[in-house]
Amino acid sequence: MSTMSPKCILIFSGKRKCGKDFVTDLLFQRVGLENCALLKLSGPIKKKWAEANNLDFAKLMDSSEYKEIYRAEMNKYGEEMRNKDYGYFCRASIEMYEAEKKAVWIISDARRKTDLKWFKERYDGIVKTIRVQANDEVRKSRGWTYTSGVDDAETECGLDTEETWDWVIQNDGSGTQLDDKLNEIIQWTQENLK
Ligand SMILES: Nc1ncnc2c1ncn2[C@@H]1O[C@H](COP(=O)(O)OP(=O)(O)OP(=O)(O)O)[C@@H](O)[C@H]1O
Repeated sequence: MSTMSPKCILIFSGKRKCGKDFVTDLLFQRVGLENCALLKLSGPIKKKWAEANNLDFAKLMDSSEYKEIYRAEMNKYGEEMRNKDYGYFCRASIEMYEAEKKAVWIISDARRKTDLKWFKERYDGIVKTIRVQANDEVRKSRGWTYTSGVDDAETECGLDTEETWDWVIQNDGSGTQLDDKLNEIIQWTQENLK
């Protein structure tokens, strides 16, 4: 398939164990794999880290405990690179996930205001931002424990003061809120694809 310009870009953010991967995986399946690329800005960070340290890349990418051992160091590397060039991982993830073959891009893990800025600057008018939230008790039940140096770092808190989310999803695992919001997002996406 040839390359194309994206028609919708959906950027997700949220704290550890709020369910970013769960929510974006659902959306990815519902929008349809043929239309959609699911990008993780952490993908190129983890790939490089796995290669340099002989680690299991797939295990760094899943929701297991494995990545927690390396999280602080990976975050440090990610922050250093972003400070030099805030678009570095945005460009690297577009390439890594071959996003230019697809019309809809879902980015599951924005962490900084500059992650949003980079996409908004380049793809004006087709970017929507979504914050996923879960209360701390629910996050704990999913395996989260507060870790100093991780939970108080820029990677976790950089978007706490962002106020202009297009959607906020409360993903506490109950009720129909998640489905309702996903349906609104899918509706916007389908309108842009026409
Ligand atoms: N609405 C939900 N219903 C059931 N299980 C959920 C829901 N949301 C998340 N989970 C589960 O909670 C766990 C953590 O979710 P997930 O990996 O998506 O979080 P995350 O925000 O991506 O975490 P991290 O920042 O650590 O990557 C997973 O096992 C996932 O399946």
